[in-house]
This record gives sequence, structure tokens and C-alpha cells, in this order.
Amino acid sequence: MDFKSNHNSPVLTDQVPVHKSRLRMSSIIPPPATFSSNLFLNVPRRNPLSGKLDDVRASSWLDAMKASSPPSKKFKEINHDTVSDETDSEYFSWLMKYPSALSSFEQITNFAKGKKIALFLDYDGTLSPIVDNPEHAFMPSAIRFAVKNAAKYFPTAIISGRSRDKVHGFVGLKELYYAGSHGMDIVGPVRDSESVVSHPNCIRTTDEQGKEVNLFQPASEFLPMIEEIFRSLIENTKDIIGSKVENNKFCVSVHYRLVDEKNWDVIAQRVLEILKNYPRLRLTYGRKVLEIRPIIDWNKGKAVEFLLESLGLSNSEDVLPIYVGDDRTDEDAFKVLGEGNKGFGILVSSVPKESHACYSLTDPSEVMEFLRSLVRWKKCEVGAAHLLT
Ligand SMILES: O=P(O)(O)OC[C@H]1O[C@H](O[C@H]2O[C@H](CO)[C@@H](O)[C@H](O)[C@H]2O)[C@H](O)[C@@H](O)[C@@H]1O
Repeated sequence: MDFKSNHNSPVLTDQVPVHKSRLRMSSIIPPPATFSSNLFLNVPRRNPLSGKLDDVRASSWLDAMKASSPPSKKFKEINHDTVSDETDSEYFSWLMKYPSALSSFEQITNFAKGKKIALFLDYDGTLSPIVDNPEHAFMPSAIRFAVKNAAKYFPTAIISGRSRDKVHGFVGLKELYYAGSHGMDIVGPVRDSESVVSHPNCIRTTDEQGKEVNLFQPASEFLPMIEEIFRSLIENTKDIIGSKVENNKFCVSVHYRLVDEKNWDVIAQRVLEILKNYPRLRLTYGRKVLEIRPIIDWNKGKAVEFLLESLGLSNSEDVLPIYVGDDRTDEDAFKVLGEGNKGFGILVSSVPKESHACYSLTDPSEVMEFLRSLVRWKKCEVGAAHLLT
């Protein structure tokens, strides 16, 4: 769900068909709603006088917040004595729709034959397991090694909601490209593509190793505003035990994973209250996190397109982009790749979720397995090509 603020009202725009997903998975998405300027919820009601609008607003947010991170227990590990047939069949019919990228590996590589694969990887929940403290979301070294190896064969980029510096620090591989702040901060290779260099927010600079790069920051004018709201959010949530406000440079995350559930409505109300003063910012949510970001026409999907263009890999039949991610913000990238069958989106999830992806993997360890398999396959392909020459 995506609350777009403007001077009169933050407007809810939901890209996933609400009724369909609510039918399939109880309450992934809160009920359709709009907000007036005082941020009270306006929902069609049978009796407009019954109940308090504040209560409705809080319960709508609570629905969203509770649903934002479903129980992480893997279906395949569930004790079948305690699980209903209904749950099993829900999972298996979901798997029919989003087959495992490991089980379907041959299908994927058949499609990839002779093509140049470009890899796009989300960070939290994809390369590092979800943990309580966002500062401790370290990447297991075996996964780092798999990513490093994959990058030897395929151009590889990390696209994260974190600040670019922070995610670079966690991943620690200089051979990758990095996009932070949900794609609003990209360092890409230098290429004289008209659509890349002509963008007013794209500048040529040098990276830490002195290499020439293109730095693209489409939300740079929002930097002071983000700093300001970051400070205000810290000040206004400091009494909520367990809350954590994270500065992601062009966006801010308000974490409630460690907040007692009875205070989730308090944290939502405080954030909404502050946001009233920032009509050019909007509120979205991820896995037990509320995210504040600029209203600009930019997202992880656009970042993928930008990077493909920067790498000289766009508009080519011989290129197969693969995006792996676990979160709502990754859906924009899945959508871009799904349109016109440009590439594959792989959703990382151990529970059924509606998605624009076409395959699934359960967790970061399966992501690692998938990357290793891609490398093995590529080595064989290269070996076979050598034998023929
Ligand atoms: O795009 P991503 O790389 O997936 O980043 C999305 C958010 O990830 C982080 O929060 C999530 O992971 C934390 C560590 O496992 C977890 O504690 C939190 O509950 C999750 O929401 C990050 O801290 C956020 O800033 C990112 O926006």
C-alpha cells in the first residue's frame, strides 16, 4: 500500500488488486481507503455516525502492520500433524503459480541459453536473513562468496531500501553496482548513453577506488527535508520502547519489529501526524517497517531500467535480467521485468504472497543455492562453447 501525500490529501494507491489478494491471503493489504487532510480515514460506512474515525484509521494501519511480516516458519518445515490440509493446499497451489527457481532451474537456463544474464539482488531478506536489529543484518560469508562468484560471470547489482553506503558496507564487494534508498541513489558504470547522461540528476564522478562512475540521485533536492523529518521522527518516537528510526539518506525507516503490538497504533499515529507537515513525502510499509520517502516517479523498477541502460544491456533480445527480492518495494522491479517478458522476477518468501514475480525461493540460503547453480551452469556453457571452437 502506498500513501501519496499532496496538499489536500495523502491518496492511497494500491498496485495489487486488493480484493483478489485479500481473498487469497486473508489480510496482506489493508482495506481500500483514502485520507483527508487531517489524515482521518474516509471509508464508505453503513452508518457514518457510528464508531470513531480515529479507531478506523488505527485499525486499518494495524491490519497493514500486522500483515507486513507474516510468520517466517517455512511451510515445508511445518509439522504436518499440526497443519491443516487447507494450509497445505494453499501453499501448494501458490507454488504452482510461483514455482521454485531451483526446481525450475532447467526451464530458466533453457531460456537463458545464449543470453547475457544481468543479476539484480535485494539485500534484507534476500541476501541476509531478517533479524530483529537492522544494524545486525549481516550477510553470511557463504552467501557473500556466492554473490562474488556470480559477479565474475554476470553483471550484478544490489538494489536496497538501505542507504547505498550502508548496504555497500554490509555486502563489502567492490565488483558490484549499488543502488540505495530504494533505487534513489545509484552508482553505475560510465556509459555515454543519451538517456543516462542527459538526466539532470546524473553526474560523472569517481568512486572510492578512483574509478569513473555515474552517480544518479533523482531525489537529491529532498535531502534537507529527509534530514529534518528523520530528526523529528526520532524525537517523537523516543518514548516508544523498541522503536527504531533509520536514516536511509533519501528515505527514512521507522521500525516496529521490537515494539509491543499494543503500541503499533501509537507509532502509526505519530508517523502520520508528522507526515502531515510534509506533503511532498509519502508513507509506505515493508516488513515490520514504515517507510517515508519522496513523492517522485522513481522506484526499484526504474532503477533496474536505469542500470540496464548504463550497462548497455537494455532493449536487447540477448539479455536476460533476473531480479531476486522479498519485499513490497521489489514488486516494482518484478513488474518491469514481467512487462513484455523482459526477464524473471524471483520472490523470496516461505509463505504465499501475491506477486509480480514468476518464480520463488524460500529464503537467503536458497538464493545462495540458486546463484551457485547459475555459476555452475554458466561454466558448463562456456566450457561447451570452447570445445566447439
Ligand atoms: O530493500 P531492502 O534491502 O530489502 O531493505 C528494506 C528494509 O530492510 C531493512 O529492514 C528489514 O530488515 C531488518 C533486518 O533484518 C529487520 O529488522 C526489519 O524489520 C526489516 O523491515 C532496513 O533496516 C530498512 O531500512 C529497509 O528499508
